[in-house]
Amino acid sequence: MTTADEIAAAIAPIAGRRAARPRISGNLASLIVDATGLAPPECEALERELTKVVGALPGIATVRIAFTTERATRRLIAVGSGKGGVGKSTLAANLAVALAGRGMAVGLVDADIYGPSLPRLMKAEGVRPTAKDKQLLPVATDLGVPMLSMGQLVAPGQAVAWRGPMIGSALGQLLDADWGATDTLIVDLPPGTGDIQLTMIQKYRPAGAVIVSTPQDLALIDARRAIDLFTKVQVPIIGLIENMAGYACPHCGGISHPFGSGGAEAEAERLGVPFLGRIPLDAAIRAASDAGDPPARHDDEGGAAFRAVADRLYEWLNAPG
Ligand SMILES: Nc1ncnc2c1ncn2[C@@H]1O[C@H](COP(=O)(O)OP(=O)(O)OP(=O)(O)O)[C@@H](O)[C@H]1O
Repeated sequence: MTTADEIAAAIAPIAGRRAARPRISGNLASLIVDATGLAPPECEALERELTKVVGALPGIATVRIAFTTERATRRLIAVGSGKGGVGKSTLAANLAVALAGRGMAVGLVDADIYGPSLPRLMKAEGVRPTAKDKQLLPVATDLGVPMLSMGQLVAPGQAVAWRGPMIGSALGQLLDADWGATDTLIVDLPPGTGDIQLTMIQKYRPAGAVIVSTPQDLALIDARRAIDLFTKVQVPIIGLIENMAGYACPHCGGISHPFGSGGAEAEAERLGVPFLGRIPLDAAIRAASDAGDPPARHDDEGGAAFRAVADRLYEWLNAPG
C-alpha cells in the first residue's frame, strides 16, 4: 500500500507547491492542484502526468484530480441609462480614464451591442483584440486603460439581431478576458431596461451601478426604471449623474438649460440615491470625445467636471468594508 506521504513525494517533482496534501480512500487517490496561471493545455499535460505517476503506485487503482484557481476578485461597475444618447458611453470612458489617472488598475468593457462607441472614444477604432488559448487579450490604449468592445468582435450592426444566449456568451468573452492586474472593470451597458440588461446584470453581477441621465423629465423617468432594474436584483446604486446640464454659450458665455436644470439631483434625492454630480453640455466635450481624446484628461471645465464625478466613484470603490 502507498501512503499519502509517498504520493506527495512522488508528485513533488511534477506539481511542486501546487499540490495540496494527497488523500487516500481505499484504492482511490485524490489530489487537489492549484492551476492558477496555467493555460488549459498546460493543465491537461499536468493532469496526464500526475495520473500516470500516481496510478503506477502500488495499491492505487483510481486517481482523481481537482484543479482549483485563485480567481482574481475583479469588481464590475455598471454604467447604465434608461434611454440612449444621454452620454452613458462618454461617462464610462471618462470615469475609467479619471480613475486610471488616480492610480487605479481599471479596464473598460463596452457591452453596448446597439451602438458600441467606446473604441472611438478611446481611440482604438479598428483595433481587433487577439486571443491566447481562446481567451481574449484586452486592447491596450494610450490612455492607460485597457479595453474590450462588442464593436471589436463583430461587424457594425451585426449584433443587434442577437438573442440573449449569444449576447451572454459574447459578454462573457469580454469580461472573462485576460485582464491581468486590472481589478476594476467599468462596463458600459446597452441603454434601456429590457431583458438583455437584466440577463447581463444577473449573470455578471456588478458590484455597483452608476446611472446617467439628462436633466429632462422624460430621461429621468427612464433613469428611474434603470435604478429599479438594478435594485430588483440587489445591485447597489452608487449614484446618479446628470449629463448635458447647463449649456455655456461659447459666444456670450451665458448659461442656458436646454434639457432643464437640477432635475437629476432632485430625482436622486427623491429616490434616496446619491447624486454624483453634473457634466455641462459643452461642444468641447463632444469634439474631444469624437477625436478619441477623453475630456477627463483636460485641464478645463469639462475635464474638472468628469474628474469630480470620478472622485465620488473613487471614494465609493475605496471605502473601507
Ligand atoms: N456633456 C456633453 N456635452 C456635449 N456633448 C456630449 C456630452 N455628453 C455626451 N455628448 C455627446 O452626445 C453623443 C451621445 O453620447 P454617448 O454616445 O456617450 O451617449 P450614450 O448614452 O452612450 O448613447 P447610446 O448608448 O445610445 O450609444 C455623443 O456625440 C457625445 O459626444
